[in-house]
Amino acid sequence: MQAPIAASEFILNSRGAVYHLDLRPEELAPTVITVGDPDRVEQVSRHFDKVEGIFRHREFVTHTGYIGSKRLSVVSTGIGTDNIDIVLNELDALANIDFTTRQVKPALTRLQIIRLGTSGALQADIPVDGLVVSSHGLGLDNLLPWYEMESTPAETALLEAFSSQVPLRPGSARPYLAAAADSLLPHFREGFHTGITVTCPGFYAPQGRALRGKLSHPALLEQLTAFRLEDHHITNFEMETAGIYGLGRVLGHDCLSISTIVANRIRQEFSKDGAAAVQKMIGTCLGIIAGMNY
Ligand SMILES: O=P(O)(O)O[C@H]1O[C@H](CO)[C@@H](O)[C@H]1O
Ligand SMILES: O=c1cc[nH]c(=O)[nH]1
Repeated sequence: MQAPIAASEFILNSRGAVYHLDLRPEELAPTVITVGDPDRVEQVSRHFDKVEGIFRHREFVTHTGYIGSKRLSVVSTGIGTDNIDIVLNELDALANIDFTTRQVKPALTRLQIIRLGTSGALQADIPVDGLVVSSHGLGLDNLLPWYEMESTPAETALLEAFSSQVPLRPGSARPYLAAAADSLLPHFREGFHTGITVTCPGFYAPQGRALRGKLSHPALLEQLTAFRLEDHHITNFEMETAGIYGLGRVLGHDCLSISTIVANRIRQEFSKDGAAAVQKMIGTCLGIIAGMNY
């Protein structure tokens, strides 16, 4: 018989809800949209036909509701893969741990987890306000080395090519890579640029931005832009995708990341109305998600 998971490891609050997200299993839908900015949650749920629950704890805001007969939750993650560690583990617990017995359920549920975020483009031909869907997340943030993650031979080949084409300063990162869910990616082709998304442990030096702090890796942007393996290239930078894809692999969920490009780092441009572009992404993607027969 499976031992219950201890109170210090699987933490429930006085409402019987999971520690950071403050959600109970019945309050989460099987299709989950993640956004970084807590204010973006309402910008998504305003498209719902019905909102049945609103939950908030720290930066984690969740709205659960329906578009037609499709039940969806939208959850804010805040910034960075340290938060993704919390959100993905707690979403998985909501789906796959029995909150009464504290045991893993015998039949596991695969969630669909779709990030709608913002990002910086690394190719001159990806315009600001354009949309990128991440074929892969390549993490420079060091979250996934703390887990056992299996890679496919194709993922290993991409990672090896990355390590030889983008030599990092020793000790700065242990890159990892995971692909998007095959079940989700094909729905987001028309109108989307597709490529590898690099997930960074910061917005400034880890994305090659120098204000006053001197960069230890000044060639980063140039090397990422030039990376090629067969028809694979790096499209963009952000701060969550690889963590979502990697933990999705570890925990058995189907994940996809979509970004509105707010900065083009090669052309040195920033969107004049990023908020409008994000609104457009939300409308487009919800239309696709609502129509997906999943
Ligand atoms: O707009 P969101 O979804 O937060 O995504 C991007 O924006 C934040 C940085 O400004 C990081 O979280 C990055 O991944
Ligand atoms: O350049 C950018 C823009 C949005 N988010 C990022 O992480 N980087």
